[in-house]
Amino acid sequence: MVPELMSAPGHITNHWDHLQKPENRRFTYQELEKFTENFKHLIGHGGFGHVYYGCLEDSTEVAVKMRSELSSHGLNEFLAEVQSLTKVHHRNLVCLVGYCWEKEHLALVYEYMSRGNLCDYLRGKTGMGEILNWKTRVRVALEAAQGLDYLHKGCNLPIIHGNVKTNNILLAQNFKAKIADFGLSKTYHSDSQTHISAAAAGSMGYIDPEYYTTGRLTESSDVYSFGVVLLEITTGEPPIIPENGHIVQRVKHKIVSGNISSVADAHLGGAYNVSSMWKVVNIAMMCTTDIATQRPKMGDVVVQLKESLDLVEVHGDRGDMENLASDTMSSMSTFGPSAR
Ligand SMILES: Nc1ncnc2c1ncn2[C@@H]1O[C@H](COP(=O)(O)OP(=O)(O)OP(=O)(O)O)[C@@H](O)[C@H]1O
Repeated sequence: MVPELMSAPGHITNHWDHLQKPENRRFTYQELEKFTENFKHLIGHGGFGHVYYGCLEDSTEVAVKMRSELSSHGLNEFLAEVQSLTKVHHRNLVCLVGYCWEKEHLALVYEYMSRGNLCDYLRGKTGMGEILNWKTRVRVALEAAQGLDYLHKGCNLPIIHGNVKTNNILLAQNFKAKIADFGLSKTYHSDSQTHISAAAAGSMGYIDPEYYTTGRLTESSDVYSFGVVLLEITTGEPPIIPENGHIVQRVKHKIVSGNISSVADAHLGGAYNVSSMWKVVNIAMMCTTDIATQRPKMGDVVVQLKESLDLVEVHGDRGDMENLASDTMSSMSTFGPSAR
């Protein structure tokens, strides 16, 4: 027996009706066992539970997220994720292939993103020693921003992700980026609604300070978290380093010198376009400003990131010496509110 199922509120019936649509493939537990070879290959684990590799009969590779008994995610969140992913289709959002709801077994079946999550790449945890170059980082940021912009503006009613972080940006074989994990996502109930009240959600280091204190979740809460992601992409560092504080404060402190090389991830070996990087830092700072109403919309972020990518495409990722020569000058011309 699934306790949440028995105590589920009435509106669950509506979710369930929705799930009956033919495009949402419902798998039996036995089918999951078969195409994961009895849950042989573990590829990750998160708040929902373990994630396993699987391969369907038609050779489609999938990731199967099995709900753990220890998970705090109840049936409601499970259905919210299924419903969100069913409604939204975008090239930069991870696609839901199907789900399993059989007795106590709850599982979500996604398209498989073979390169895993962005966080592991930035922290050098892929086991292959691969470093993402600056151009790829900006492209990944742009694609993730496009996915979020679509959630905020491309659907009938805006969807707030609520848990934007580098772990939730997944990479395909060609490094195409997609936003994942809609477990906490929230949908507005009407056009006039401006925020959603929710208990503190999200992950340490990514939570919008305004949301943290007011409990009001808005699109700008996602914008804040995305700003933190941009700073991680630039520095390669985690959002919080004990004793060194939050990434926003660390970067603010460093850019006072007007020298981008003190911010840039050392793994890039100095190979980056200075103006492009300043642009990304500039966007990140605007996204992470404390006052939510002063943050840009995801649409603005997309435009700025396109410009940053153009700079790399036109001028290339330059090496150390050239960067050192133009560093301070570029910072003067691109950083600051007037750069928008
Ligand atoms: N579709 C997928 N394709 C490939 N790997 C995946 C896929 N979905 C998840 N993973 C891997 O499994 C890991 C765990 O994912 P999951 O979404 O369960 O947790 P999380 O987002 O890391 O953490 P939390 O649930 O606590 O927010 C991911 O970081 C990723 O490496």
